[in-house]
Amino acid sequence: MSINLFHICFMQNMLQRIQIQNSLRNSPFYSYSCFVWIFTRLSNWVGWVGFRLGQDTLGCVILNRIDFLKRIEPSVYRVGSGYQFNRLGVQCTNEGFSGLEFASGIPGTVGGAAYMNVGANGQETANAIDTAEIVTVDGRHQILYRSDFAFGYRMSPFQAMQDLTAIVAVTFRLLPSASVKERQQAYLRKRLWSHLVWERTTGSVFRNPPGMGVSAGELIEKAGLKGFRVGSAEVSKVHANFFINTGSSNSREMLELIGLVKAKVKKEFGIQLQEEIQYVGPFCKYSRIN
Ligand SMILES: NC(=O)C1=CN([C@@H]2O[C@H](COP(=O)(O)OP(=O)(O)OC[C@H]3O[C@@H](n4cnc5c(N)ncnc54)[C@H](OP(=O)(O)O)[C@@H]3O)[C@@H](O)[C@H]2O)C=CC1
Ligand SMILES: C=C(O[C@H]1[C@H](O)[C@@H](CO)O[C@H](OP(=O)(O)OP(=O)(O)OC[C@H]2O[C@@H](n3ccc(=O)[nH]c3=O)[C@H](O)[C@@H]2O)[C@@H]1NC(C)=O)C(=O)O
Repeated sequence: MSINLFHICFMQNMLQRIQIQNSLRNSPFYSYSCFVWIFTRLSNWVGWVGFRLGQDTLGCVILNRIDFLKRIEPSVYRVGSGYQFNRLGVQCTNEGFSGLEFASGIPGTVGGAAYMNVGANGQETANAIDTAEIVTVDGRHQILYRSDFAFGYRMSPFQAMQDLTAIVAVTFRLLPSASVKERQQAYLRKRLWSHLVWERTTGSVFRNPPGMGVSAGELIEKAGLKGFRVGSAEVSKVHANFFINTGSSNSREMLELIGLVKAKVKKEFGIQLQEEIQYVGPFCKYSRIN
């Protein structure tokens, strides 16, 4: 049984635990054309109702345990993709290096952060990346250089790669800074009161609409939806882009809430919100609610 950060159970079968090795040639998915889910903390996932991996679709879940950290030289860290992003942010900051101080308090893994190009407080994961090591669907290990790729807001080149199986490690190049600890503490304080860390939530449900100067949270609040509920799934009364499982919510309620919020914002402001969270389900890897 597994749950995401909404604390909604969505897989009813047992997960097969597979350690990622340098090559994935021997893993069951290699000989099939199927989906592969890198199973980390599911910080950004919502599953479709009743979806059973391996029964409703052919798939393979990999539990990412690549969690090493090596200091290549002062300020350069090579880190396994299963390493906790939050932990990395705190460690680098404590050692006096800037670039990932925004990561403290953010759930998820280094692989997830690179894949989503996670950011906060004006910083982005991409800006600290030097290289990323990936494994392709045919089992090749490749090193990609940051300078060869364009990243954008919550966008990474990994999202468009047809032959990507997984990011296995990322090397970060940071800068010395005397004030980094102070900044990190300030970000953490802000996060603690504004980001509902005590609630059952995945964080931002929607991306901010690009180039509009307005956040998804503001739009949802202006549409009068703070506190709006479907069953136990609720739009937070504190931050409207955070949806909360207030009790025993299931995926059906959460998905209905997401759909209703999108429709209301579209009707009120003509803006189509786009999810930041990812869906896992039988129809396609990243289904969308329109
Ligand atoms: N800014 C904030 O305050 C918050 C940020 N977040 C961020 O959301 C992200 C979700 O993290 P996490 O729980 O680790 O990830 P998830 O398990 O939620 O996966 C999110 C996406 O990242 C992909 N992914 C994860 N690991 C890898 C990997 N090793 N190689 C390739 N793709 C990968 C997944 O791909 P696939 O579907 O193929 O498995 C999926 O598309 C994190 O980066 C987290 O920091 C979350 C909450 C709040
Ligand atoms: C939490 C996430 O990342 C967060 C990240 O932590 C913060 C801090 O930098 O900035 C983004 O939120 P955000 O744009 O909502 O930032 P906030 O500072 O909370 O709000 C922006 C503006 O919207 C307003 N706002 C926010 C919520 C709300 O209900 N009503 C409202 O009016 C705020 O007053 C502020 O003027 C990221 N979200 C996205 C989708 O880009 C996440 O990705 O899961």
